[in-house]
Amino acid sequence: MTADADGFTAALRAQAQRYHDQHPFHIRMNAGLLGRQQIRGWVANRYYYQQNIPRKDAAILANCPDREVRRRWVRRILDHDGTAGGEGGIEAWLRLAEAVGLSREEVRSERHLVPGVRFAVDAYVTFARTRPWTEAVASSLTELFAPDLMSERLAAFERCYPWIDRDGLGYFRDRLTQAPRDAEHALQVVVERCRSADEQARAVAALSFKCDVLWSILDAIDHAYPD
Ligand SMILES: O=C(O)c1cc(C(=O)O)c2c(n1)C(=O)C(=O)c1cc(C(=O)O)[nH]c1-2
Repeated sequence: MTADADGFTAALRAQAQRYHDQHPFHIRMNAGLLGRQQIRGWVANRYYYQQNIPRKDAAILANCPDREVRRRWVRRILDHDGTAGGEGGIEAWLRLAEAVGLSREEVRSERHLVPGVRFAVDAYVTFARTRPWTEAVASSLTELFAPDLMSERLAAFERCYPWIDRDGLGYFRDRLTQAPRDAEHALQVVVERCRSADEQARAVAALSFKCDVLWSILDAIDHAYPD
């Protein structure tokens, strides 16, 4: 890696300071301080994010002219959608929903979905549809920061929320391996493709935008389910 690439990677990684692990709602979640309605509200609302991730990834595929990148990126869609009934991340999220006491039907109906979450998630999908594909790939790099939060969350759910059925936590376990693998690939693509100062600045801005998306989702959930 060139010195320039090192600096660029460092600038991308520095966005970790704006990641949603620092959001007050996540801090309270991982400290075991949330009530059942708050956990349920978070799970029901985050379903909208989970459901839209494959559409976001399909937008990246549609805009990407590089076969090698597409071959690798298409796996993300299959990770979330699965290839048959009962498989995939969205199914695993629905099992999480059941484990916290929600029915599949009420989650799928979007009856708990709050407007701010819808707007933030839709903004992420629109970003991937309308911006250059390398920027959309850069915006996925929040996943570089996700594994620590996921393992902390998994431990917190097991320790602090005994009313949640352990069998429903498979989604987080799967992401512990999927997220680092996906993020390393995305980082490699972004570092290879974004060479000029302008391209690199746009990539960092894309990642910053994504931090705002994730933060806004939690702001909206926090507001809808107060202590
Ligand atoms: O629960 C989380 O904190 C969290 C964060 C993120 C992220 O950082 O974008 C993702 C996920 N989960 C996740 O489950 C997931 O599938 C995912 C896909 C992406 C993406 O941008 O492509 N981010 C994330």
